[in-house]
Amino acid sequence: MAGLLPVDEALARVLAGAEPLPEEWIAVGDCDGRVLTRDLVAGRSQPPEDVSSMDGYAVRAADLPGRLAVIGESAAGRGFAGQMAAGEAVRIFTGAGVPVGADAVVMQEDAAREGDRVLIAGTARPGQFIRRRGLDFTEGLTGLAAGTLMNPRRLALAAAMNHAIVPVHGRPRVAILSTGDELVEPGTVPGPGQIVSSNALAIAAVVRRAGGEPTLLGISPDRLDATLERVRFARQSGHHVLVTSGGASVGEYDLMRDVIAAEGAEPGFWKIAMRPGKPLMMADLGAMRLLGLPGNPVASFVCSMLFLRPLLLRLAGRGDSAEEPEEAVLGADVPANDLRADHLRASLAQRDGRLVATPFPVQDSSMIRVLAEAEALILRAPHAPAVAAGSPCRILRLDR
Ligand SMILES: Nc1nc2c(c(=O)[nH]1)N[C@H]1C(S)=C(S)[C@@H](COP(=O)(O)OP(=O)(O)OC[C@H]3O[C@@H](n4cnc5c(N)ncnc54)[C@H](O)[C@@H]3O)O[C@H]1N2
Ligand code: MOO
Repeated sequence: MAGLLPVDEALARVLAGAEPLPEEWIAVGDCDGRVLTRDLVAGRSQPPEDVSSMDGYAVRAADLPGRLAVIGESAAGRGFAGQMAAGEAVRIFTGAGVPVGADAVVMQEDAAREGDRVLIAGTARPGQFIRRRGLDFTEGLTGLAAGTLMNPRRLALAAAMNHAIVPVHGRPRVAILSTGDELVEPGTVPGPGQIVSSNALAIAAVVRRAGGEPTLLGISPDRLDATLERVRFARQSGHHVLVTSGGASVGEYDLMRDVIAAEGAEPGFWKIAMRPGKPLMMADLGAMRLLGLPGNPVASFVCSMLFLRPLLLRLAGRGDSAEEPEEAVLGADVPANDLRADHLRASLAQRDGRLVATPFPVQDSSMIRVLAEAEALILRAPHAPAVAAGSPCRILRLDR
């Protein structure tokens, strides 16, 4: 089996020329999972003035203990307009501006209201229960740097800094096509020999998690004209990536190489030294990158994680979140490997402070149930020798 491309080389070709997508401005509420293209600077200070952190009374610490005249009220967004003099207090609420002249806040639990007076029996430390202007952030501060991956917490900060729209890298648009006469959609009644299509839905979920936007193109029969029609639709509708599943191997009905040729392109590669996933192929159809994944469900999923996901992270501007393998120890003996880099589905456990990866006994690339149970892939290099349980190994976690 000469001519199988090493996994690293295949990944390099999949990523070649892929750059973060151009900037677009979107509503701040929609930016979870996006990557900022510019620094976000605070448009205001927070809090915008000294404010109380408690419900109670604004006082002058020097007046305490004492009985003070309550001369007004300061509520959040409706501050006290006047000035506070010696012997005076202002009723105040959490988040409200501290009146001019006050230097501390006393919690209402420590005060006894007596009509228009308040009796405070204890003392107060100057500055007590006051949040200073700009405690959280000051105007002009770079609160979020270009390149930041937004999450719900950072989204809140962007909004608080008063950004209604934010600049982010575009989202990769990914068309997904299942091919195969035998396939039917979930929820239908399969005829004799038919298979419920699951690959495309799994790929779409991988796409979303990597920051992309999937378009499900449905199922194409094993006919060149029908498949080409959908591939052309994906190109014309401006998708950055087309992922196909099935039809990648050498059988009579395996059409993907014909599709690439009919589009006037050449495969950037076909056949990788890996298991599962050997018949993976790639081609550039104009501006759209095609990844032709094998139909076997485990091969399709593993190739999505190893090739599609890094491509999408790169396009979405998340390329620096590189997914390096982790160290673990084997929970079972593993036989010598052949020329294809193996990706063994494994369960994970912590034992004696060590991460233990145990491969499932049956590794057939059709087995979706084992894939669903697996937490990681054990990475086995081509021609790796047999190793015993307890030996070190490298793993890639599957839940990302
Ligand atoms: N003579 C050879 N035969 C095969 C080779 C080879 O090198 N020489 N490679 C094998 C390997 S490795 C793989 S992987 C498969 C990949 O084949 P295809 O990409 O052509 O996939 P299909 O034949 O279309 O389907 C394979 C299998 O997967 C099921 N399938 C397909 N699509 C879906 C879907 N959307 N959801 C769920 N299941 C799906 C399909 O029903 C088949 O059972 O080729 C080997 N053969
Ligand atoms: O990719 Mo195939 O699943 O290696 O069997």
